Amino acid sequence: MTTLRIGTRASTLAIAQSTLVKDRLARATGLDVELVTVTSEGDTNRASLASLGGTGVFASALREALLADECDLLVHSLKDLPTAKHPGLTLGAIPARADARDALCARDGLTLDQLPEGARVGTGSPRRVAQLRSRRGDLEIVDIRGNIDSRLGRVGDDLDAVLLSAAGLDRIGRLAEATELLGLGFWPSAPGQGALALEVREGDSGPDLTRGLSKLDHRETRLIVTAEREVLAGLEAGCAAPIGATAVVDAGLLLLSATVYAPDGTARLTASHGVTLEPGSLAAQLAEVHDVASRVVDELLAGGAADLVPKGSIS
Ligand SMILES: NCc1[nH]cc(CCC(=O)O)c1CC(=O)O
Repeated sequence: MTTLRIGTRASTLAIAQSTLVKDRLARATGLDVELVTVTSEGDTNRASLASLGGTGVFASALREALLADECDLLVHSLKDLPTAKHPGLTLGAIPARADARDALCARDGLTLDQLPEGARVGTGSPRRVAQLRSRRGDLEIVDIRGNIDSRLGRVGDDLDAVLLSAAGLDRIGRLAEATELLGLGFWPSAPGQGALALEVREGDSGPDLTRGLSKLDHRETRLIVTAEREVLAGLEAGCAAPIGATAVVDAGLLLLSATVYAPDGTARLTASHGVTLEPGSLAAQLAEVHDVASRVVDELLAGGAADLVPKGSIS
C-alpha cells in the first residue's frame, strides 16, 4: 500500500502543521501518511533572517528534498513562501485558512493600549515593528528570533509582550496565552498569514496524492491568499517587507486591502479594491483576482509606495 511522505522541519510549529495535514490526508485518502524530518539553514543559523539572504531560507532545503524524491509533499506556512513559483514544483493544495490575525501575548493580561509607557515588545517582523511604532511610538521594540515557544518564554521575563500569529499559536496549542487579537481592519497581517500551502512535484503526484490534495484544497482561500500575495509580487517586495494585506470573500465579492508602512511607522499608505467573483473555473477567478490586485498595486505605487519602503527591505 502507498505511503505518502510529508517533508517537514523539526520545529514545534512545523511538526504541528505537518501533523495536521498528515491526519487530514490520511482521513481523506485512507492512505498511510508519515513525516520525514529535514534540517535547513534557517533552523541552525541564529543570525537575523534578513541577513540569511532574504526570503525562503526555510523552504529551500525542504524543496531540495522534495525534488530529490525524499518526500512527496511539503507543508509550508504560506506567508513564509516567496511569491515566485519554484521550478518543477507547484502548490497542490491550499487548505481553508485559519485565523489571519496577529496576537499580542503580554504579561498580566495586558492589551496593546494598556502596556505601560516604554514597555519592551519583541518581534522580528518589519511589518509588526512599523505597526507598533505607528500606534505606540513610546514602546521599546526588541528584535527577537527563534521559535514560538522561546519567544513566549520571554514574556514576563525580559519582555513585556511579544507579537505572534494567532494561527501559529493555536496550532501549537498556546492560543490561550494571547491577551489581544488585533483586528485586521486596523492591523492588517502578512499576506497569506494563517494559511498553509501543500507543495508537490509538478505533474508527478499520482492518483492517490492527487485525490488527497483535491479534498484538502479550499478555493476561496486560494483566491484570497493569491490576491494578498500578488500585492507583494506587484510591489516586488518579499516576506520581510513592511506590508499588510487582507482579502475576504463576502457574498460573492472579493475585497482586497493592502497597507504599506514606512519602516519607522511615521507614514502609511492603504489601497482597497473589490471584484464580484463570477461563478466559473479557478483560472477565470484567478484572472479576476489578478485584476483586483493590480488595481491595488497601481494605486499604492501612484501614491508613492516605492518611496516608503527602502530598497534594502525589498528582497
Ligand atoms: N514568520 C514566522 C511564522 N511563519 C508562520 C507563522 C505562523 C503560522 C501562520 O501565521 O501561518 C510564523 C510565526 C508568527 O508569525 O508568529
